[in-house]
Amino acid sequence: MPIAPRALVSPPLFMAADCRAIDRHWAAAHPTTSLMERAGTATAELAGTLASESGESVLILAGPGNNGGDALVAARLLATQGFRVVVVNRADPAHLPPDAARAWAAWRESGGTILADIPPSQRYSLVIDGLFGVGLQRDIGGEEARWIEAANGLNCPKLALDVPSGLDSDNGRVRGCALRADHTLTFLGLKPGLFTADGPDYAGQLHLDTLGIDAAALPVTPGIALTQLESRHHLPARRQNSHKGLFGHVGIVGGASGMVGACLIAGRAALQQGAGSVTLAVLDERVVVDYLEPRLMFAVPENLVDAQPSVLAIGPGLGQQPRAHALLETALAAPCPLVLDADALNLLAGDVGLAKQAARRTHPTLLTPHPGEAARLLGASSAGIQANRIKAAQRLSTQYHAHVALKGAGTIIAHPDGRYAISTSGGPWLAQAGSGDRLTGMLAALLGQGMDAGNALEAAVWLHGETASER
Ligand SMILES: NC(=O)C1=CN([C@@H]2O[C@H](COP(=O)(O)OP(=O)(O)OC[C@H]3O[C@@H](n4cnc5c(N)ncnc54)[C@H](OP(=O)(O)O)[C@@H]3O)[C@@H](O)[C@H]2O)[C@@H](O)CC1
Ligand SMILES: Nc1ncnc2c1ncn2[C@@H]1O[C@H](COP(=O)(O)OP(=O)(O)O)[C@@H](O)[C@H]1O
Ligand SMILES: [K+]
Repeated sequence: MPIAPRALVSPPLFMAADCRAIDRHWAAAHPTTSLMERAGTATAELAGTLASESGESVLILAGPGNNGGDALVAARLLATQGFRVVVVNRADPAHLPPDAARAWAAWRESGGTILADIPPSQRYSLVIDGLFGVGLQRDIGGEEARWIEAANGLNCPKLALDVPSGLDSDNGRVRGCALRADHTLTFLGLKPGLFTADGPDYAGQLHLDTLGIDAAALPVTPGIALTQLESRHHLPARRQNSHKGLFGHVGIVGGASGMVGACLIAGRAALQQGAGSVTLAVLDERVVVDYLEPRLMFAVPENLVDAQPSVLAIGPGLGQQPRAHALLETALAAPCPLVLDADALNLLAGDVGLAKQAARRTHPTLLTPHPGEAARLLGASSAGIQANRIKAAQRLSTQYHAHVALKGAGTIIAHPDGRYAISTSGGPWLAQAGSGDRLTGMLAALLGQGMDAGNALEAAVWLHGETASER
């Protein structure tokens, strides 16, 4: 029975290599039970609820591997239930993997036919995409690309099996072209590529079918989908007998001339998130009060570290002038959790000495780059970062011994111990100048209130997305 992934708490994520290992172990331990039969059964069940009631055929696109095998099992079962199905597959049956070959034979034995191309100008009640799953190896071209484009142009619901064909299940990158699904039924466990980069745009509504395998029997993987907050992301209840000193003194450095707003946004967000007190060290010294948020305090930037904040964030609107550089150098030595954002990251990218100093810190360091900043830090292009967001976040985390949030669609949170999370909250309405500054303030507030650095970064990213209103 399919499960809606959002109902699950922090479900694990499986890379293609994990899926292959699971498949091998299963086949060795259960030589007579086919997971493909289960996947096809789950597909037919969901397809029956999605097909429009027009009575038109279900178009099934099947590929040369086991994804195609799942589709062929579904074809057989749907036909048995009375659906008219059109199966398109141009694989050579002699070269199918064993389970898919059995599914092919069973479909043919049941009287099913297989077409080598999509029949022209026909209408369908549903498209089932079983071209490529986790075995996608390269960019799609040729006939399959043409079929995908044709399917994308059809005016009926589209159900992708395991992952939309053309979407790299490990990283959410479109390889050549990809099927734009309305629904994706993914098997065994969730795949990271469904949640980041182009994944959410192509996958549509996600359904998970575990194929009857107990979660405890699956390997432990380092990744999770952050679908809601867990208990570790919550601060303890405040005692009645408490005072502001217990909830952190947040210091925020930034706000050079013309960019003061960034610092104000971060400061206001920190107060909203419950920081005990917030001091802004604004480089533009003409600004000494925020009349809309008069709880904010202002300090001369060079004096802020001496005031011993319990957490420091540096970067929003900081600029990259020599004074900003010097302030960053001082901040890196601060004996407290340190959030590095925006221009602080750009300064690090341009100075090997500073980068080394950041990597040597003994107190927690947290980096919140967007893909452009990550690209500068890693000496890559933004496109290169976006092509494998998880790997990029993990490289930064390793390099800086830091907790890293690589922002953007499906923010990746990577931890120095190798774990990572992909946040499912938020959306494109967050894509606006100042949005990242708010995240920095929220994060600093959670750190100031004593939350562990890794948990605070996950919680801040999730809350940032969840509490921003959709326009
Ligand atoms: N436990 C499990 O894991 C379970 C897995 N199950 C299902 O199996 C799926 C994985 O099956 P899979 O490994 O056979 O890979 P699949 O996605 O069918 O593609 C491989 C084929 O495509 C080809 N090919 C690749 N890229 C190409 C391109 N760009 N353009 C053209 N061809 C390309 C590649 O050819 P090759 O690279 O070898 O030349 C090969 O022939 C998985 O997603 C799920 O649906 C379920 O049955 C339940 C249990
Ligand atoms: N398409 C998107 N989907 C989800 N979140 C997004 C998207 N685009 C941007 N965001 C979020 O908006 C924020 C933008 O931050 P950033 O790029 O640093 O902006 P700024 O520095 O101007 O405040 C980040 O938290 C990012 O994850
Ligand atoms: K597919």
